[in-house]
Amino acid sequence: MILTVTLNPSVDRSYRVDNFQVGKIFRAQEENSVAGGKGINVTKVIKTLGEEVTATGFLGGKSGEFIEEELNKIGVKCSFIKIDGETRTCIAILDPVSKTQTEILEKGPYVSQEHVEKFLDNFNELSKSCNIITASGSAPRGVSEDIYVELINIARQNGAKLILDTSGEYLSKAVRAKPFMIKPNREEVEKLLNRKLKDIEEIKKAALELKQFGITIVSISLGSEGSIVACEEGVFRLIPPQIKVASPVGSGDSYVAGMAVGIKRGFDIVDAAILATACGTANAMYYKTGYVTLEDVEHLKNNVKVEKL
Ligand SMILES: Nc1ncnc2c1ncn2[C@@H]1O[C@H](COP(=O)(O)OP(=O)(O)O)[C@@H](O)[C@H]1O
Ligand SMILES: O=P(O)(O)OC[C@H]1O[C@](O)(COP(=O)(O)O)[C@@H](O)[C@@H]1O
Repeated sequence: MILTVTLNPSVDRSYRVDNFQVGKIFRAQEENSVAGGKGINVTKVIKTLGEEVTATGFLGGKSGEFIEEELNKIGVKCSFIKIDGETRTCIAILDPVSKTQTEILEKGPYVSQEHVEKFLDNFNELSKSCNIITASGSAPRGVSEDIYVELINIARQNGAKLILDTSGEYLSKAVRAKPFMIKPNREEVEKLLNRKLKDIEEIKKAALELKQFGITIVSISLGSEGSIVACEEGVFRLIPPQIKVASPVGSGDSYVAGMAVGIKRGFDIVDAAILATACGTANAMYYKTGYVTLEDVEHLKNNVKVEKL
């Protein structure tokens, strides 16, 4: 069983607006609301790939109920801590003409200390029976920036591998706690290391530098340019096939789901990264976030290129 952690789930609302501009009024050509937040997207893709998955984190209010119903519908086991506030909504405006994506992410509700402690106890129990754990995204108000450090330590004590996909202070604190794997994107690594990464050589150096913290797999994702993966076997570049992009929102989450499933199935890291790449690319072909089809993933997998750097 794989466990996914989403501390700050969201109802992801996307609008397709051709020729979107700041400061004007537009009518959406298409709108869509799905259960989202990074870890929920990971959960949906793991389920599509055919693995059993339990989802945990915090949920509250009507949005929380909507997310739990959507996950129940697809057969995900839910083990969320119910909070008093309302789960957030995040907005993405997708403009296929200018090929831009504008996102407005709410901070999320307030979570009391009592609920944080309940969550940690529950996480401790769940991580005893789940040997692969993904933890993704920001945390809502009231949750300490050290939360992922605590989760990494609990997972390690229980013999579970934790894959972390977060940013900012959460990531900067967590890298020192030696998670099993991290998957920042290029911008997130630039912030973390406080320098620009000009080319593939500099990204490779950054991945190796992060690996030095004691992280087994460092994967830096680069959107349509693929990803750089540093692991015990060496440093690899994964290049995805070219596709017609609808929306890459949630591609990072789909990539994490592919990695979690590959590792769960005992694949070597390069094969897990090929599956991850196919999932990230498959997600970008649709407007929905955290949505892939098995047919697309199978087809794309055969067209991912791998280079040893
Ligand atoms: N336009 C695209 N074309 C092909 N593959 C893509 C595209 N965008 C993302 N991907 C795939 O998804 C992965 C994760 O996407 P990325 O945008 O880097 O993550 P994040 O959403 O975390 O910023 C990439 O490494 C790549 O394999
Ligand atoms: O938890 P955060 O960091 O605020 O991010 C939340 C947002 O990230 C997303 O998961 C998209 O993430 P990616 O495009 O990085 O995969 C949205 O679905 C969600 O609304």
